[in-house]
Amino acid sequence: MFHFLQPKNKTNVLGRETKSVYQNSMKTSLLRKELKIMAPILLNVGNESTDCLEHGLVHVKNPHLDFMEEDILYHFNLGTKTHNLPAMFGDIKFVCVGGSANRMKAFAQFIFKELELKGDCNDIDDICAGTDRYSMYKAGPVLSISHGMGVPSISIMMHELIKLLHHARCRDVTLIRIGTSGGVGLEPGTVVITDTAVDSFFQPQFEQVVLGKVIVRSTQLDENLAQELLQCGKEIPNLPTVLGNTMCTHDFYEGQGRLDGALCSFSTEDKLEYLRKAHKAGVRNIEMESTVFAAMCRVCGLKAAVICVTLLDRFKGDQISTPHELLLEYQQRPQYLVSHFIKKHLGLHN
Ligand SMILES: O=P(O)(O)O[C@@H]1C[C@H](O)[C@@H](CO)O1
Ligand SMILES: O=c1cc[nH]c(=O)[nH]1
Repeated sequence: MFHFLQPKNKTNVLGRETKSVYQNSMKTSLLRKELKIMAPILLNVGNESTDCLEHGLVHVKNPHLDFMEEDILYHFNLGTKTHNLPAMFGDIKFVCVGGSANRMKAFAQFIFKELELKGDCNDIDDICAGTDRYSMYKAGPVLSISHGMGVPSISIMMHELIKLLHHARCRDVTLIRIGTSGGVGLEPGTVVITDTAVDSFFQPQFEQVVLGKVIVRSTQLDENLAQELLQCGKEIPNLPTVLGNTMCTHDFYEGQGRLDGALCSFSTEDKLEYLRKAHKAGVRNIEMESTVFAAMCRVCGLKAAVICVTLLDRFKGDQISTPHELLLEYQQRPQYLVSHFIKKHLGLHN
């Protein structure tokens, strides 16, 4: 099913040339050597098609699903036989995801008010109440879902979300991750719209181990959507917004070069050198989900964006010592931006 990709370069929104996944894999091995990090056992470059959606429908890329009588979305506590998914979710146009269940509930209530939907925002129930893995709230055409922390957690959620949108026969859906991050040379509170999601080697790719082989997928996001969101950020007063690359790591402490974890084998200068390299590669913030989120959306032809606020400047420290109230205010910034964007799309702006 997987063939080798023909390398093909592209230009991104900043006018920079982006390398093909194949070329990036080669670069990654060199960088791994430079950083004295073990190379992956095998690199297999997949060419899963990323064709545009037929009539805007959400396409899953799994032929086995067609032969299943029932699909149980176990971690959502939903299923094709137990729930009428088209009736429940068929009108969804925007899906916003973020790590914390409380944040995503607050966002659902906020967007409910912003869209002036009928009823009481406090009555929005958790659709996934039957499981405590993820929380899911619906406010009109907006779905708000928590994904927990890190790649494995968001990846499970994304499999079930994409299948849910497919079973519900949703059309023209936009997915946006609204999260928090560590800034790289930015004032805390800056909102970063991801240009390209990159891995710990600053490469725009996500590696997934499948049947003992490493599949490499591109993490390219929708350039027009990122530009549109940047414009929305500019239209909101006092919302510092920038476009930059987002580095996705598999750990908050050692993986992000922190000196304050339970384990640390590097010096302050090593950390700063790595951050300087990241900054030079266009990285403006660090978080833990963007690459797999971008890669899965891309393969399934879904429009996607990542918007994360920075909680601190990693050049200046590691501990998040910002007062709780200010952290809450920071977390709301991507929500304001997304609300502005959604309202614009629904023609609700005055
Ligand atoms: O969406 P959130 O704010 O949870 O994303 C970042 C990345 C990790 O999941 C987490 C670490 O604190 O925050
Ligand atoms: O430094 C940070 C802050 C939030 N989330 C991260 O992943 N890193």
